[in-house]
Amino acid sequence: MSRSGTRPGPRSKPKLGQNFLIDPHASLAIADALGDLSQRTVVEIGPGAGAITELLLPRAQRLIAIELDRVLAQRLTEQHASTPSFEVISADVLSVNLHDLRADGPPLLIIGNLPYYITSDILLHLFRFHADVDRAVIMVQREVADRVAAHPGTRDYGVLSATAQLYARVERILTLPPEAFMPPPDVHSSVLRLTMQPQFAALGVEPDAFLGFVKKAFAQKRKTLASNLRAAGLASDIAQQALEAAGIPAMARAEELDLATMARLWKQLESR
Ligand SMILES: C[S@@+](CC[C@H](N)C(=O)[O-])C[C@H]1O[C@@H](n2cnc3c(N)ncnc32)[C@H](O)[C@@H]1O
Repeated sequence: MSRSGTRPGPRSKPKLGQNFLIDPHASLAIADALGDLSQRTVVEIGPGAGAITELLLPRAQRLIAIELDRVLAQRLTEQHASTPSFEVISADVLSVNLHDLRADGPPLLIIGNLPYYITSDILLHLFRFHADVDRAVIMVQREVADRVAAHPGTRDYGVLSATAQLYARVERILTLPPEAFMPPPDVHSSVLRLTMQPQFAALGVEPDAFLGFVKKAFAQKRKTLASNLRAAGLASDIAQQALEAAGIPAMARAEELDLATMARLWKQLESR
């Protein structure tokens, strides 16, 4: 904490999810998890006081940091004014067009200890720009990481897992206790690496329509898939026939279905 760039400063705005990383080993492990940056444009979401930024600066060909807090953005800009490969965008990450940031270069590498209050929105934003992103290393609340990485047939498998796994290969990198941050959050945190590998072409589905169907299938997790489909307006006999044709037991729940089986069911219903 002695270098100015890694000092969070006296204040933190809880509303902006400002829990600053103070464990230097964790910062290093997160930066390392992004791989070789030497020929790449890296986008850091929420650099804050720069705990991860400082490690990325000497490694990345170009580093763009997106920070909503104007004071922190200004501070980072001033600290690194003489580094031409570094740029700070003072904005809400959800309003930033990642395709424009990529320009003519290879797909972006994304990194960030995310503000937890908009984790899902940020994930959806990254998936929306999946063609412009190569991989992302992100810190999220541990329970969210459990859901993103969950396998079908487990309690945590749901819409978030299906969505993430439709777009990316998901790996868990590490988990940190609250004490790794200042101020400490109420929860543990986990780092995920998402390598974009969209599955929708191989599955033969249109992603938005398919994910709309997945949401309906998971609408009430404790109910059977057939019951959720009926609640979504599907006639009982049609739901039953489609399940049977897709080789799915009548009493199955959505969480038991892997993406390929869910896609089979969707195509059965679409072809009617
Ligand atoms: C959990 S802190 C991480 C800070 C720093 N990267 C670290 O590890 O110490 C989240 C950061 O995201 C910023 N932030 C919050 N909402 C944001 C948004 N919508 N767009 C961009 N940055 C945001 C916060 O101001 C804060 O600096």
